[in-house]
Amino acid sequence: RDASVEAAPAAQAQAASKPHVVVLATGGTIAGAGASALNSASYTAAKVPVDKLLAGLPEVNEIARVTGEQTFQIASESFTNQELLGLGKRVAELLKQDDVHGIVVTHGTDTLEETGFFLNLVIPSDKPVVLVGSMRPGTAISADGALNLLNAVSVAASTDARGKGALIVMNDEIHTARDVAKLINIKTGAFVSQWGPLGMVVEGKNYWFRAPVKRHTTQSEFNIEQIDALPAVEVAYSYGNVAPTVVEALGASGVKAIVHAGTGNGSVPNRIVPKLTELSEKGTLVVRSSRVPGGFVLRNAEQPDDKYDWVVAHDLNPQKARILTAVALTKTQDTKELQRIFWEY
Ligand SMILES: NC(=O)CC[C@H](N)C(=O)O
Repeated sequence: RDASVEAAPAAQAQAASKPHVVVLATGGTIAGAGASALNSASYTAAKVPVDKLLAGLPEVNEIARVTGEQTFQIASESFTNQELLGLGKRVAELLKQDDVHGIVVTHGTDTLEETGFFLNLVIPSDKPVVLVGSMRPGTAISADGALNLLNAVSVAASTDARGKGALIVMNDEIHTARDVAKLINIKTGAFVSQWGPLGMVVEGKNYWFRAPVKRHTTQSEFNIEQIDALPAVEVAYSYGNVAPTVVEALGASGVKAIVHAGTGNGSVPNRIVPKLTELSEKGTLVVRSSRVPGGFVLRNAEQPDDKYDWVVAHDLNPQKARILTAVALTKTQDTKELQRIFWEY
């Protein structure tokens, strides 16, 4: 954190009685800048500091007392486990403070769903944690970041967003970070939850339609305060004519788990099956997921998971399965337990 900023004095006085929302800025397009107003897709991400972002959006002070911290300034594809852990610990620390009502994390959209799911699993608080990004930089015509950020602050400042786990607010929709994925690039309606959004935020009011049923935050057995490192978990993607090279190299690198991004129902090509069974016999966990963005992977359908001692990723996409695998491995190596965790979270 290299900056801690507050709103201008007049706005501060106005906001003093309002809920305190901390904006942790990590970079991405919401902090991006392009050469001209016509550059909606060609620009540099992670440029604008949090104090400028907030100063450009004085309307947030009508909703909350907003303070900002520059946690990182990076494009989200470059997030590592180190950033995940650092961000998670800071969120947990802030939420322990009585004067903090909720957190907004501004983030690049590329791995927003991974960070959001991670926070959903490990933050031991029922206070709102809202992640937000944008698809166009603030310098572009019809930039989407300002309204997304305003909506995110509004959700984080609300009381009815409590107890719903980490949320992702984009394009007027409120999603559970568990379900949502970036399924579309370029377009502003980039984020889709296959089971539907939880609700919408319109003019500072939340309209809820459903609530998450999977375990999260305060009902989670995982707590960021007890996690100081995440094990190496990698994803191997399959397709027609896939060579075993990647799986072999991952095995040789000593990863603790491989998430297989299979075709269709999580099917595994016949050239890959013997490589994966060999690795799982030697103690590398295999998690069977699918590259198909909808539906889910059934246990013992397509492959005999019981026989191979593999785990299925349920409806989690490969990148989210990586997050849950890494978090779960901090607690157990037992494949029955790991499968239970995949059903419950
Ligand atoms: N729309 C975005 O935020 C993408 C920018 C960048 N690739 C990132 O994820 O940070």
